[in-house]
Amino acid sequence: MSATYDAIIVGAGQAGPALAGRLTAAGMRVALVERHLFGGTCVNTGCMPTKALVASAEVAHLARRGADYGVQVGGEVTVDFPKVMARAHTVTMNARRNVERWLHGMEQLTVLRGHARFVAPDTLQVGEMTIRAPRIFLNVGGRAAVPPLPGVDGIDYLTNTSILQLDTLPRHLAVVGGSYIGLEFAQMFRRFGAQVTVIERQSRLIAREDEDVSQAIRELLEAEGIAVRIGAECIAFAPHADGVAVKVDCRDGAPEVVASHVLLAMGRRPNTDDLGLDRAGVAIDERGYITVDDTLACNVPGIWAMGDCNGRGAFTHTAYNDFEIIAANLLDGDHRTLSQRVPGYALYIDPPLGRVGMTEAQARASGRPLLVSKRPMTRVGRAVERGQTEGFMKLVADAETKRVLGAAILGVSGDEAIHGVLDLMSADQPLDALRWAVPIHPTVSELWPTVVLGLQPAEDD
Ligand SMILES: Cc1cc2nc3c(=O)[nH]c(=O)nc-3n(C[C@H](O)[C@H](O)[C@H](O)COP(=O)(O)OP(=O)(O)OC[C@H]3O[C@@H](n4cnc5c(N)ncnc54)[C@H](O)[C@@H]3O)c2cc1C
Ligand SMILES: NC(=O)c1ccc[n+]([C@@H]2O[C@H](COP(=O)([O-])OP(=O)(O)OC[C@H]3O[C@@H](n4cnc5c(N)ncnc54)[C@H](O)[C@@H]3O)[C@@H](O)[C@H]2O)c1
Repeated sequence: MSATYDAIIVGAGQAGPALAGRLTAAGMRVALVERHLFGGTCVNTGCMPTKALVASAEVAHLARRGADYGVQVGGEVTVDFPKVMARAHTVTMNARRNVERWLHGMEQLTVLRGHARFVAPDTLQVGEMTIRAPRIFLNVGGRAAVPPLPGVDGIDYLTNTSILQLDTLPRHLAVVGGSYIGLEFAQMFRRFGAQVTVIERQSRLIAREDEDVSQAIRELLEAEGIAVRIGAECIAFAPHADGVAVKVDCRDGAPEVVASHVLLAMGRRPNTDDLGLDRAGVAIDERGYITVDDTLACNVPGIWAMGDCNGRGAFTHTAYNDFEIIAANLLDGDHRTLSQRVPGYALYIDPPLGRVGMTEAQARASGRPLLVSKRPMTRVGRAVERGQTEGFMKLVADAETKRVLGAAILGVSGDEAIHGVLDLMSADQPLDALRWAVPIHPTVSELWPTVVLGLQPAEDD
């Protein structure tokens, strides 16, 4: 069987469904192909279930700290792990159903279930069906990378997907990879009551951030009883009577971590290896990401790539913004580009890390004259009142242009309060605009004008 459409979208992740909505509303006949779960990673095995779990972990943590606030919680605080997991599952299921309902309600849209593979630049095979269109949009996402570490094939390991199927709390969770996925799961499982060890190959946690950020994160995780093993250059696994033995040190006889469960959180790989891209002539880079230009177009005319599969963002909001760029350019006569996007993201440990733009290290490496200001969260009234004063706020600016280059807030509500700076940078406004804003009291954002006033020329390294 074969069919021709005005456009084909592959993947119902964070960009595909929204684009289907815009294209069909513009009168196009569109086919959307999904091989697995509607909503993709974020809804099913990423942001939504993990942030629901983070919320449960925060409640457990606060309940244990109740006495600090003058609140008595009768007896020991315990966590009903199956109920915690069921709550996260419900959040996911509701969101997945909403995406499904949304798509099935779109006039002019044909939803096809199955794996899509190119057979020609304008043609895809989905099961028995051959579909053709002059415009093809790839939104195929990615999956957990499992590097061929010694012994990995001989153990039962968890990924961000399978960990969500657990029905009993691990006794001891070893988390390999100390970045977003690893740290979010590490802290929540510790708060649920598991013993947790984070094993990271690099010399510090979340090593793409500044050293002061890495250090502060390590301290707050260790303060909750999470063991951290950094510089683990010889990671290897072996089955053990108590679960899995993880070798972390190159020295023979060095102590191993013996855990009941191992979570691999060592990055992602794009779902581009089984897409038949060679049949279409679509170029990929050495890591398998689809090469796109500033408007998300591939090297083959009529094919675009959105979201995690293009390697130009690894977040839900960047995938969605890819859709917005494509829709604006194709349907609204606009000229939007990737390079207009100010990079922002958050790490959802508690308290969270909110980030925008360059790190201080990146700004220094750029060779510009810099202004830097840093204030501890102990100076933020709201943090004091809420009894959560770990962390700091940091702002880095160009001394000549008086434009912000980047900012970080590791602290309570940091994921929200970073938006003042993100918006300032997106609007390309100078520091003065932040200095003279009148933020609401008592908020974390209210310290930004003080942080601006504290800017000093950066000292040499
Ligand atoms: C544990 C975890 C937590 C996260 N937390 C956050 C967070 O808090 N905030 C944030 O911004 N980001 C977070 N992310 C990242 C976020 O989930 C991704 O960036 C986002 O989901 C990417 O969306 P996407 O549309 O590119 O791809 P996906 O959501 O992965 O969607 C791709 C879809 O394509 C389908 N597909 C693939 N190949 C084919 C094919 N050949 N044929 C048909 N269908 C196909 C897949 O089944 C899938 O449904 C998290 C990720 C993980 C793993
Ligand atoms: N809050 C959020 O927005 C959020 C949350 C979770 C995931 N995500 C997305 O998911 C993506 C994947 O997250 P991630 O944490 O898996 O990947 P990552 O690429 O951010 O980090 C991987 C970590 O594993 C370590 N590592 C890699 N290979 C290793 C090896 N062989 N041995 C030991 N350590 C090794 C790296 O040094 C790094 O610290 C991120 O890019 C992020 O965009 C986002």
